[in-house]
Amino acid sequence: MERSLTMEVVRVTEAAAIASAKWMGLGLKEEADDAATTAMRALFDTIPMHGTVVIGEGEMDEAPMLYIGEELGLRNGGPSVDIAVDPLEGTNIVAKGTNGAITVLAIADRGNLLNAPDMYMEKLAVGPESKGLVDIDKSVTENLQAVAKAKNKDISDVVAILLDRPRHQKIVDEIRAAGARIKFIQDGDVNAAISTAFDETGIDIMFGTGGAPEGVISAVALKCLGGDFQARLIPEDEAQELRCEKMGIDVNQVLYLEDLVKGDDAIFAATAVTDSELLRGVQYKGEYCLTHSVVMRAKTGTVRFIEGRHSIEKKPRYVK
Ligand SMILES: O=P(O)(O)OC[C@H]1O[C@](O)(COP(=O)(O)O)[C@@H](O)[C@@H]1O
Repeated sequence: MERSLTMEVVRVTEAAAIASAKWMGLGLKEEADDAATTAMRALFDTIPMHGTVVIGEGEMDEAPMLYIGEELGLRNGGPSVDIAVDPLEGTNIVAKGTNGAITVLAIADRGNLLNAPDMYMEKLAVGPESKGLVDIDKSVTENLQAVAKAKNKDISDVVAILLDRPRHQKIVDEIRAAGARIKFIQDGDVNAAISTAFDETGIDIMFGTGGAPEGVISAVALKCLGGDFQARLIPEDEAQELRCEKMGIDVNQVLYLEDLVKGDDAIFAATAVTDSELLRGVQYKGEYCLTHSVVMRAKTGTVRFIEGRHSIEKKPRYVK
């Protein structure tokens, strides 16, 4: 992939964030998601590449755009890439006006992203210091101890982040018994996974089960950041089990970083819609609006934080 794609794709997440932020706090999650999807699609088609959506809004018959298999980009030359999108990660967050919603995408050379089906995935994410020391097959306590040792802190200072869901009660009990701390989130486990790799967030490890598509996107980010992400698909019925089988995935198999995103050429971009530990959300300032994004590339390990100031007068059509 060409390095210029790194800067191109951040325009896509910026546009999606600007569009969906218009719906912040209005209680309308579908509308916020549609706005992000429409803007993302329009901007993708300005980029000199030939992309195919491998993780998107659903199959063609259930999603009008950014569906799996949709082709994007100018398609007149340029690299052939796999695209994973979550136009609005945290639809409820935007509807409720709370923290942690992002617009997010990942791209990689064709064939390099796991085409994860829309089912649950058990996830474990850590930053670079703990890479190689945690193991999804080990107990929660052992992983917390490993992170404490890697970061040279007491286990009582280790902060785990996880979705606030009844299905996580066993993990919660074990974290409490180990004496570590929990930061619960209502939604948005891509943002949570990334936060483990940035010291300033104060978050050390992410546990729990969330969406598999979000897991692949998180894995790209952790690969760029030198962290680790391990996972396991959790099919809920026979149809989902069959889907895993068709993909050649044994449901007991651990999916390591290299299984989720192959090779070292992958790019991740996210723009905050609402505030989070890492990025400030979109702010409308009358004549202009501000965006805050992070974009990173696995091949070089470069991580860029980008503040955008977008004129509303000279606005691209997605600001309307
Ligand atoms: O709400 P569930 O079923 O526990 O699913 C968890 C998944 O939903 C999210 O919280 C938000 O997803 P949406 O943006 O599609 O609403 C993800 O971050 C997470 O992976």
